[in-house]
Amino acid sequence: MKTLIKNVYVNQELVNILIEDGKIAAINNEENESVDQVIDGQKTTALPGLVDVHVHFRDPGLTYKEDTESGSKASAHGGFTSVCVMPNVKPVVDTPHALSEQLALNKAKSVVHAYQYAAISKQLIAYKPTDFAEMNRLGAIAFTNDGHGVQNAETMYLAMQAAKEANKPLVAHVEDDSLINGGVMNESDAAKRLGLPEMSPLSESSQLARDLVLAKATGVHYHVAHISTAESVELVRIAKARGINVTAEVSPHHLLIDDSMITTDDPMMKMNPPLRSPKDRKALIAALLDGTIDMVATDHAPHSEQEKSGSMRDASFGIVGSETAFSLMYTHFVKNGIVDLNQLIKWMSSNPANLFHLPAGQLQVGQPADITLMELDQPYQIDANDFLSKGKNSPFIGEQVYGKTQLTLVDGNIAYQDGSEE
Ligand SMILES: NC(=O)N[C@@H](CC(=O)O)C(=O)O
Ligand SMILES: [Zn+2]
Ligand SMILES: [Zn+2]
Repeated sequence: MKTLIKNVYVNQELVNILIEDGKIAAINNEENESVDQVIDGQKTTALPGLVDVHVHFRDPGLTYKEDTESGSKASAHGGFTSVCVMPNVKPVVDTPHALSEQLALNKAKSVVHAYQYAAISKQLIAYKPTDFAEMNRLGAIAFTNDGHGVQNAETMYLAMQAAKEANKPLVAHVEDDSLINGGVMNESDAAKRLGLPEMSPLSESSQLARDLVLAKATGVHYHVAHISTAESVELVRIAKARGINVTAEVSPHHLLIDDSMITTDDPMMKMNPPLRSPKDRKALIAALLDGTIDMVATDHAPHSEQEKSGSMRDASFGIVGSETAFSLMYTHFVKNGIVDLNQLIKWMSSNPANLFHLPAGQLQVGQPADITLMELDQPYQIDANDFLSKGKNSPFIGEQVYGKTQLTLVDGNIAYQDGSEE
């Protein structure tokens, strides 16, 4: 099977991309190939398929929120071709058996490459680490208890040793429960004004400090999920300078909104970690720009309409992000002139691919034809009706942005095409 994508920009040059048997066969100006399929790129920009190391597909067990098909279609709509799926489903992916089932489900239902996390401990909360060796053998991409911090130092220490042995990242949702106090918002004037229970940012940084000590001792690749505070990035900066094998991701919402923008009791502004202070947000941006933070990941966390209505007190934590991440990042960082498109591609494709050892992140001959065509010049409004995710829980609805996915190819096959949504 041969496909020719005509008329697309790669590094600001108008070219054609020839795809043969799911791989990129040529990037040049030639047209005289006898191909099975021609796609007119209409002078959009071709990017290496984006990579998201943090998504919640809710399948099995919570499919009223999302399922593998809808979640992966949402990823493809957002320009992602490879994603890493979190294990906090029902049943939790905490045994080799559950992992095998999950891998089969991903393979059968996902329209993008869906890699699978395994849990660090049973039910994401037990003390004893899971069977890292066997789950590594089966194909777990990394290990995490996302949704829960690992409360016990010994659990984390043993888990890091096991992850090091497996040569897989240990991914941490850093949150010390003893500093949460039932909070639904960051400690802030806004929370006080709204009379909502507050959680301390120290919950994140204090546990992170512990983990960095353990990461140093074990030599594991320790990856911080959804980093959110100024003190956390300072700790990562120091750890990196000392040669500790640590990486970090930040989500678009923590870069773009903060607790000073929470003016009403709005469940769409509730997520974990919570939106932090303007000072934290500035520190996250600086850390992303100086390389302390390695990548952007969405933490796509779909919930039902009912779960995201009413007061922040009772709503579920989390917002969707797959279908808005690239546009938001492109608009606020590239269109605004802070970085160039190549830097954004590093944050959203090559860095996550390289650091998680995924075969992705390069738009080059010989690589898998995981390609995203983006229309970068026409503004559009974020509209929940356009989401392919079952979750419509986004605080960015109505925002005008640039960077609309025209086409997403995974191994040369169409995973998303503008105008073809159901
Ligand atoms: N981010 C969230 O607010 N929620 C996530 C869990 C998590 O990422 O910690 C979820 O599973 O809904
Ligand atoms: Zn988390
Ligand atoms: Zn998460």
